Amino acid sequence: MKHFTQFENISLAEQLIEQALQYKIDSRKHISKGLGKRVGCIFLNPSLRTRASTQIAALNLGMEPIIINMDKEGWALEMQEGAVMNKTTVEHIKDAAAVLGTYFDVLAIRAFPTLTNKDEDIEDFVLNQFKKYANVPIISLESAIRHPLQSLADMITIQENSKAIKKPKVVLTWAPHIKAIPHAVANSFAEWAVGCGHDLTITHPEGYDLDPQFTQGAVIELDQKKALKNADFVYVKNWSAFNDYGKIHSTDSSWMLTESHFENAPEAKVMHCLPVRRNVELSDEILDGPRSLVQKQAENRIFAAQAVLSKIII
Ligand SMILES: NCCC[C@H](NC(=O)CCC(=O)O)C(=O)O
Ligand SMILES: NC(=O)OP(=O)(O)O
Repeated sequence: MKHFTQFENISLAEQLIEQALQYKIDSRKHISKGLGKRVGCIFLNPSLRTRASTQIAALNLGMEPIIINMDKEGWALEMQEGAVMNKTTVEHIKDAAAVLGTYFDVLAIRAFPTLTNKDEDIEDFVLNQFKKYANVPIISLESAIRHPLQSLADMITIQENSKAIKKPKVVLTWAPHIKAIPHAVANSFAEWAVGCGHDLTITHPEGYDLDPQFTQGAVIELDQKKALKNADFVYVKNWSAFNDYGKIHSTDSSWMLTESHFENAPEAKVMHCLPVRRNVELSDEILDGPRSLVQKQAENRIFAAQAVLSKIII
């Protein structure tokens, strides 16, 4: 594995899950593995979990993490090839990426979508510019279209909480939000859940179809009540429209899960990547109740990142 930017195959996913679970038992077992290696964590957008968990993961392997909050501390980046840079942008991404590639053994990048330029977002333009010009392994810390470290942590959390269930029914449900939100978490979750062999149903209001490249192998059921029936895990996420790109078509609060939504799924556990808008996306009742796995998912972000870094620096 050179880069970690998406789901590759089930055998690699299983290896990473297994390694992460071993690190969860003994996080320092490979404390010397990364000695002398540096990972640069480049944030073009805000973060709490990804920033802290990636640093901790690197330190657990003896690596040195360096955080650069490019959006606040770096020069304004120009993304367009051939641009005449006589306005606000100061440094071209290809120069910045090449420089960072000489400073670090691994580069980890967070680059959200524009939600206005669909073509650029779909081709994961910013992440791929780093891949093209940095010439070192690249880890996605959430790109325009995927959030694979989150999904790996989610798969670990599902495995840990599946007990005797062989093929859990997993439901990805759209939830309301006040803002236009990226598709990355939902796309990646679908890609990994199907890739790992789970029985995935996706439910959302009309007009919220995700990019079909990520939903192959999933059942789409627009009736949330039907979708939730017999669910073992319910993953809650808002996303903006994909076809009518970046637009908000619904804020229907009946899509926000409360205890009454679980009439036909009494054992279901509820997941969310966080940060969550309480009582907009998900009720206090669920988040603070026994169904919630959100803190476990966040904790598993450390071991997911550690397994990935470990595999990349071998
Ligand atoms: N990294 C985890 C999620 C990041 C992003 N959330 C947000 O932008 C929340 C913004 C807000 O609630 O104002 C998303 O859902 O894709
Ligand atoms: N879930 C997640 O990626 O959280 P942050 O955006 O805080 O890193």
